[in-house]
Amino acid sequence: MDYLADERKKAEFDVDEMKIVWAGSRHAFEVSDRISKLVANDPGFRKDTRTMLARKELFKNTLRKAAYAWKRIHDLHLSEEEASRLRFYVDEPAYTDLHWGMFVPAIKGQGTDEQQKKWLPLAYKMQIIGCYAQTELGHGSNVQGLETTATFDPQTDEFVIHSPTLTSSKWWPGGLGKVSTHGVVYARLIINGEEHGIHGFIVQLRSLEDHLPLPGVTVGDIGMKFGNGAYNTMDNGVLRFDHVRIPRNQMLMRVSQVTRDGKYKQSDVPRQLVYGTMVYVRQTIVADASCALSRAVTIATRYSAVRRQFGSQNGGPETQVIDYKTQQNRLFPLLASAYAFKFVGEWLTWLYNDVTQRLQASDFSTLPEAHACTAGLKSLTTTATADGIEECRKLCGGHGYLCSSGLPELFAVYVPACTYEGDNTVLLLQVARFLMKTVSQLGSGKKPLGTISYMGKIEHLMQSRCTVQKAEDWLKPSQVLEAFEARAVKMAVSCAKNLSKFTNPEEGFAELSADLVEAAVAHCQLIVVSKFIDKLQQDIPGKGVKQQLEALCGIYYLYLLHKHQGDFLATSYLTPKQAALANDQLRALYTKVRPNAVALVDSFNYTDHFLGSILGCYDGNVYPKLYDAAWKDPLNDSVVPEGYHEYVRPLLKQQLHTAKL
Ligand SMILES: CCCCC/C=C\C/C=C\C/C=C\C/C=C\C/C=C\CC/C=C/C(=O)SCCNC(=O)CCNC(=O)[C@H](O)C(C)(C)COP(=O)(O)OP(=O)(O)OC[C@H]1O[C@@H](n2cnc3c(N)ncnc32)[C@H](O)[C@@H]1OP(=O)(O)O
Ligand SMILES: Cc1cc2nc3c(=O)[nH]c(=O)nc-3n(C[C@H](O)[C@H](O)[C@H](O)COP(=O)(O)OP(=O)(O)OC[C@H]3O[C@@H](n4cnc5c(N)ncnc54)[C@H](O)[C@@H]3O)c2cc1C
Repeated sequence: MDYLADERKKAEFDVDEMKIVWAGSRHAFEVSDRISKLVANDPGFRKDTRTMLARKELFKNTLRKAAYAWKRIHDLHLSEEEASRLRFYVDEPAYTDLHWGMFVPAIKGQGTDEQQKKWLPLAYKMQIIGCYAQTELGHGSNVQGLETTATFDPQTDEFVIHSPTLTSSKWWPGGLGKVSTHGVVYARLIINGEEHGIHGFIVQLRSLEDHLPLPGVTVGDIGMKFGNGAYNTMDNGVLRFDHVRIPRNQMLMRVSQVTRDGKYKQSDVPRQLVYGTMVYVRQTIVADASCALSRAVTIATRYSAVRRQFGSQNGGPETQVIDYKTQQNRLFPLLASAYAFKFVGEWLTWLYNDVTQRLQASDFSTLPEAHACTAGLKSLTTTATADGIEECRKLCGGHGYLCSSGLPELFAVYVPACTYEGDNTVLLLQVARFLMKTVSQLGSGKKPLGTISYMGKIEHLMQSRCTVQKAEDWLKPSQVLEAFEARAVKMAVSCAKNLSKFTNPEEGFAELSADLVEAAVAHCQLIVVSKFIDKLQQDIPGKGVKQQLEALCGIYYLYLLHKHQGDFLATSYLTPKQAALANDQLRALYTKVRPNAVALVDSFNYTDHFLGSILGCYDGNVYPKLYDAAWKDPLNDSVVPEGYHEYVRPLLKQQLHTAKL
C-alpha cells in the first residue's frame, strides 16, 4: 500500500520530466536509474546493519564491497560513467574514492606525459592503489608550512623523503591507513641546501607482494572518527618516512622539473597548478552537495507528510506536520537549496572543464576565478548541506534521532566536507582576497569578467535602490539579481575601504577577516542565485516543470534575502517595507509548493536502498517498519541482556534488602 498516494495525486507537474532535469539529461537519467536499481537489488551491497558493526568488521566489509563492486564493473562491462554511478549508489566511503578521486587526478594534472604513461595504466587496472598524502599532524590549511622534506641526492639521482619532526607525520589521508600501496606525497623540495617549495612525489609505501610497509616507512590508521558506520569505513592514515629513497623521475614534473645535474626549472605553467587536484575535488564536492542534501530532504519531506500531530476536528485525522508553516519555513528552503546546488554544481563542472581546456592551450587567465569559485562554492554548499541535514533530523522529531532514519549517519559522513579539501572559513578568505584584488583593479581599465562582471557596474549598483512596490515584484529576475549584486558589491567595497585605512594590508586583512568572510558569502550566494535564474532561461519541457522550478528558485533567493535582510537593509538597497513584501511573497510560494512537495522529492529518483531510511521510504509505511526494525537490534537478541546477572541483579538484590530493612 502506498501511504503517500494522496500526496502524489496532488502533484501539478510531470514528475518523469522533472527526473530528467534533476539527472541533467535523459541519458544520465537512464544510466542512473538502471544502476541504482542494480545496486539496490544486489544483496552484496546491503548496508542496513552498517551502524551496528564494530570497526574491524565494518572495515573488512567495506573491503569486500569495494572488491565486489570492482568485479561487477568488470563482469557487466560497465562504462566509466556507469562505474562511477555504481560507486555512488553503493554509498560507502572507501579507499577507492581517494584512488580514483585524488591519486589518479593528481598524476593526470601534475605528471608529465611520460609519467602518466607509466603510472596511469597501473592505477586504472588497480595494480597499484594510491592515496593523496598532503596534510600533516602540524599543518593542513597552511600547505606552505608542510615539513616533510624531499632532498635531491645528485650522487644517486634520487630524492630522499624524510619526516624530520613528529608534526611532519602525514595525518588524515584516506586509504593510507591500511590499503594504499602508493601515495602522491607532498613535500618541501630541497636541492643543494636550497628550498624550492612544496611539490608532489609518487612514493611506494607498501610491498606489492606481502603488503608490508617498505623499509623506512611507518604507516597505520589514525583511529575512530565521528558517528557510527559513517566515515569509519575509511582508513584515514598516519605516515612517517625515515630517509626513504625514490628515483628522481617520481617527482611530478609538469609544473617544475629537477634535472639530472640538480637544476630546478619552472615551466611556463603557474606554480599554483600544484594545487590543481584540490580545485578538481572541490568542484566534485559542489556537484555532490545537492545529492546529500536532496537525500536528507527526501526523508524529511516524506516523513512530514506521514507524521500527524494535533489539530484533529470532530474525531478526524490530525494535521500532517508538513502543513505547519513553521515546518514549511524550515523544510522548503532546503528543498529549494537542493535544486539550487544541483544547477550551480552543473555550471561549476562546465567552468572547470573550460579552465582545463584553456590551460591545455596555455591560457591561464581564468585560473584565479576558477580557484575562487571552487573554493567559495565548496564552502557555501557544504556548510548549508551539513546544517541542512541536521535540520532535517530535527524536522523528523524524535524518530530522526534513530539510526534507522538514516539521518545520523548521513550527517556524520557528510559533516567533514566542511573541513576536508580546505576548511570552509579558510576557503572563504581566499574568495575575499580575490574580491579585494578585483575591487583594487577596478580603476585600472581591466574589465571584470565572468562571475565578477557585476563589479563593472559598480557606479550604478552603489547608487541604485530597489523599486519593488508589491510582493509579486519580487518574482522579477532582474530585480532579484540587482538586489544580490548591489548587496555583494557594497559589502566588498566597504571592506576595501576599511582595509585601505591600514598601513599594513596583511594586518588589515587579519583584523577585518570576519567582515571579509561575510562579503565572500554574499558574492557566492549571488553566484548560486544567478545560476538558478540562468537555468530557468533554458527551454524546460514537461507540464508544470518550469513553474515548479520558478517557485523553488523564488523560495531560494527570498529565503536568503529574509535571512540576511540585515545586509540588504544596512547597505540601504532595500527599505524595511520592501523586505516585508519579500517575506509575504516567500509565504505565498510555500503555499504553491506544498501540494507538490512529495512529488518534488520523488523527482530525485532515489531507491529505498540508497536512502537507507525507514522514515523516507517510498511507500510511507513508517510505523510498522520502525516497530519491526527495533526488534532486529542485536540488543533484542535476548530478552534478558548480557550483563544482567553481573551488574543489575546484584543491585536489585541490594535494593530489595534495603527495602526490607
Ligand atoms: C557511510 C555512508 C555513506 C553515505 C555517503 C553519503 C553522502 C556522501 C555525499 C557526498 C560526499 C561528497 C563528496 C565526496 C567527494 C570527494 C571527497 C572525498 C574524500 C575527501 C578527501 C579529502 C582530501 C583532502 O582533504 S586533501 C587536502 C586538502 N587540503 C587543503 O585543501 C588545504 C587548504 N589550503 C590551501 O588550499 C592553500 O594552501 C590556501 C589556503 C588556499 C593558500 O594558502 P596561502 O599560503 O595563502 O597561499 P600560497 O600557497 O602562497 O598561494 C597563494 C596564491 O595561490 C593562489 N591559489 C591558492 N590555491 C589555489 C588553487 N587551488 N588554485 C589556483 N590558485 C590558488 C592564491 O589565490 C594566491 O594567488 P595570488 O598570489 O594571485 O593572490
Ligand atoms: C574526513 C577527512 C578526510 C581527509 N582526507 C584527507 C586526505 O585524503 N588527504 C589529505 O592530505 N588530507 C585529508 N584531510 C585533511 C584536511 O584536508 C584538513 O584537515 C583540512 O584541510 C583542514 O586543515 P587543518 O586540519 O589543518 O585545520 P586548521 O587549519 O588547523 O583549522 C583549525 C581552525 O583554524 C581556523 N583557521 C586556520 N587558518 C586560518 C586562517 N588563516 N584564518 C582564520 N582561521 C583559520 C579554521 O577555520 C579552523 O576553525 C582529511 C580530513 C578529514 C576530516
